[in-house]
Amino acid sequence: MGWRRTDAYDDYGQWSEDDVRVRANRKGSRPRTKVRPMHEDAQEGIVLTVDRGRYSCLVDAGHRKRERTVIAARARELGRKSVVVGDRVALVGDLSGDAGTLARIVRIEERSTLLRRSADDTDEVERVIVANADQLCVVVAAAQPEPRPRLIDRYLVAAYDAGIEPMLVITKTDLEPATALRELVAPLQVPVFESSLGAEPSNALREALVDHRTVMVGHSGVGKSTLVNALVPSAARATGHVNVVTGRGRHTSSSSVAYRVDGPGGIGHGWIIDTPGVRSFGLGHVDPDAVFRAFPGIAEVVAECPRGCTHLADAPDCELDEAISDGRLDELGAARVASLRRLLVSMTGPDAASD
Ligand SMILES: Nc1nc2c(ncn2[C@@H]2O[C@H](COP(=O)(O)OP(=O)(O)OP(=O)(O)O)[C@@H](O)[C@H]2O)c(=O)[nH]1
Ligand SMILES: [Zn+2]
Repeated sequence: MGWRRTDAYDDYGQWSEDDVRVRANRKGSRPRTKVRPMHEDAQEGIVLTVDRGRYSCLVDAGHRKRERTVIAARARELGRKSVVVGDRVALVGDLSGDAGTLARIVRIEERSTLLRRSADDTDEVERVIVANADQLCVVVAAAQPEPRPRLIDRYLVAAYDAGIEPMLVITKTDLEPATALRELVAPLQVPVFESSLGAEPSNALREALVDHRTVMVGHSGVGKSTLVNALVPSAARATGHVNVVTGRGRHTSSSSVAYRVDGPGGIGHGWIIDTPGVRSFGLGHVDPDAVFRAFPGIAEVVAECPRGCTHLADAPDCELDEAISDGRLDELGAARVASLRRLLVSMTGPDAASD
């Protein structure tokens, strides 16, 4: 799994016609052959679900009365470009959203980030899973199943690599205290939230989701579906390892879905994107340098490193060691370097790709 940030993003609820037009004509380029219709009457939509060639798209997002979901198919002119959950698309055709109607997706707008997955660390072929997300929420159980620190590390590395903010939700704290997991991420200052069966999601967690597009990831059985259902009661994600037979109106367990999530007291909202498919992933494309550079204070230090420095514990003349001994990095900074080094080693370790 990996991310790429491509440019600044817009909030899902704040796209204007202007924005779409500016982006579409940004380069002023025209197809050389055959004049393609520019679809200036196209309306923007946000892809919420993808299911066997049908895309449900939110149109007039944020409009109290006009907001609706439109089912669309890809227009032939998209070629082989894949449309994924979170994509901002241009839609033409029947946009009423009435039953039985089908719109067409004629354009994919520029993406601010991309969540991709490769089969393992050496796999070059990556599949795009989610577009335009800006937070990664790692869901991990305090117990049952036992936490897998290396898997958490891998998720964090993927987030830091792309400069996307990670956060941690520790579930099942009714079974086991969250202490050990909190200690694991403390030096990195990853925001941590707790969740337990039957309890309402905390206001702090809801607050952290407001105005963000957050991808939820976690190993099977940690309680991710339970958490998504608690945050978004209408989501009705299947829980308890049920092997859901795909019925009408039901999403397969392998498709990602975006849900609007309310802020505390119903004030404000954000989006969470549940990604049941993201369980094992490769990090073949990750740049260790980018991971260190994600932290202010550490970024300045690694800039002074010899060319090609891996910044790991065995790297000769790594400036990080200098900075720890001469005090440029304080205790927290030193602990953070140790954590990042652990993360990066864990990423390339012998059973790294098997988590
Ligand atoms: N004790 C306790 N059990 C929980 C909690 N959250 C979830 N569970 C249980 O853990 C099991 C797995 O929960 P799910 O929500 O299905 O987990 P998941 O991560 O979505 O797993 P998959 O469905 O395999 O993707 C279910 O039996 C839940 O009832 C919790 O906070 N405490
Ligand atoms: Zn270095």
